[in-house]
Amino acid sequence: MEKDGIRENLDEKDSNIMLPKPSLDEFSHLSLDIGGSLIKVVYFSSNSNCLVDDNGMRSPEDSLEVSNSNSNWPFLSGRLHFAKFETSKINDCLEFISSKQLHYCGSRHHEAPAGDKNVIKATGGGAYKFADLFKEKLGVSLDKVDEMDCLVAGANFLLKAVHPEAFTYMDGQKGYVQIDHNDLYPYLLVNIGSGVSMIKVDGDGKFERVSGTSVGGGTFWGLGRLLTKCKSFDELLKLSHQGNNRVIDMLVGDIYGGMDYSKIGLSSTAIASSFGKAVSENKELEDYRPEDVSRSLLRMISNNIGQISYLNALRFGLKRIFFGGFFIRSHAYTMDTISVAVHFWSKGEAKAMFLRHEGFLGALGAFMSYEKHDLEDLIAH
Ligand SMILES: Nc1ncnc2c1ncn2[C@@H]1O[C@H](COP(=O)(O)OP(=O)(O)O)[C@@H](O)[C@H]1O
Ligand SMILES: CC(C)(COP(=O)(O)O)[C@@H](O)C(=O)NCCC(=O)O
Repeated sequence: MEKDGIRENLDEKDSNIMLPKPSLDEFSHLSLDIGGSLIKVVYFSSNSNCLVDDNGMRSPEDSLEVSNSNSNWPFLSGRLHFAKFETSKINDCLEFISSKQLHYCGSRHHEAPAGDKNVIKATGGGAYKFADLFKEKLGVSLDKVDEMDCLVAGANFLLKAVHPEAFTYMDGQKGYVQIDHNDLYPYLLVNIGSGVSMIKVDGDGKFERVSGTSVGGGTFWGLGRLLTKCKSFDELLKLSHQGNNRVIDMLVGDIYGGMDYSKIGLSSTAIASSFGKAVSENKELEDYRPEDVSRSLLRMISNNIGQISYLNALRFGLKRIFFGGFFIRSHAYTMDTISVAVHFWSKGEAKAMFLRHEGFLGALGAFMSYEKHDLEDLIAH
């Protein structure tokens, strides 16, 4: 669902039809991805009709049906649920888990001492940082799963099992991509979270993290918050809709008296220097509209990530680049900028693609790391 170019949160409570709350024991296998900015939660309900969020409201986009045909576990059939919380508000997440009794939805270690029986699969740095807190507040142990392993497992699962999952975005047009399972690898996975990881994926569990950059989603939100005084990420993103980056960015035409620099392939409207105009004008931050600042920042960061991604794809001869992570938020301008950067630098050779479940790759990968016997054991309970 798109609203002003921003796809609504997968966990947003926007919808309408009241359904009875499911009984708690319908839920199973909770997994977590505790990142630098956001905590992503995935859990399963065996009742595939169970489209209910924590307000008891029917929510069409916060879940995904898993059937025998698309699951890695043919005995599993039901629905995957998705939710997210700001990492700085981890107590909200703990309350959510507790209210749904999801902390009983891990694997059970029968032989373990009483306090260590419930074990939840968790990835991301927060699985280390907050392990004691989960133990203290919910009495669960976090079974730590490697973040890169999880990102790749989540991406491979979505690309193979969910259709439509991947799409291109150019000039305001979304085009869903049919994935040929026999021709999926190799590809470059670019996960834009707080920071950015670039992973060359060669198969199931076969990958190498080939690059990364610290200029990522945390940079956009952090710098943007300081420069615009916005109170939320979505507010900052929304501001960028009304902004004009040319007010702050120095264009080729600004330097070349309105002309293209065609000899090196630069049009007069290409950005020569992000934020470059702010140097030559006798203005203070207050003299710029927050809308324009937000737009320039979003463009600078998206462009930079698109360019570094392309260079890594070129390094390894990869034609397909899939972008994930919550920085993207299915935001039109972000996707357009990344796509244009990849298209421009690769002269149309490489393709940027986006994923519908962009921010949940790691949490899905952690979910998939439950052993088959854990899942069967849970179902038996
Ligand atoms: N509600 C939100 N609050 C904070 N950041 C958000 C929000 N929605 C999207 N973002 C963006 O997503 C980024 C985090 O993406 P994510 O994939 O969850 O990474 P991480 O695992 O590092 O938390 C943030 O840095 C920010 O750019
Ligand atoms: C350290 C991280 C893997 C953590 O993941 P995140 O919480 O940002 O999703 C990521 O922030 C990252 O890859 N940063 C870039 C570091 C670098 O290559 O310079």
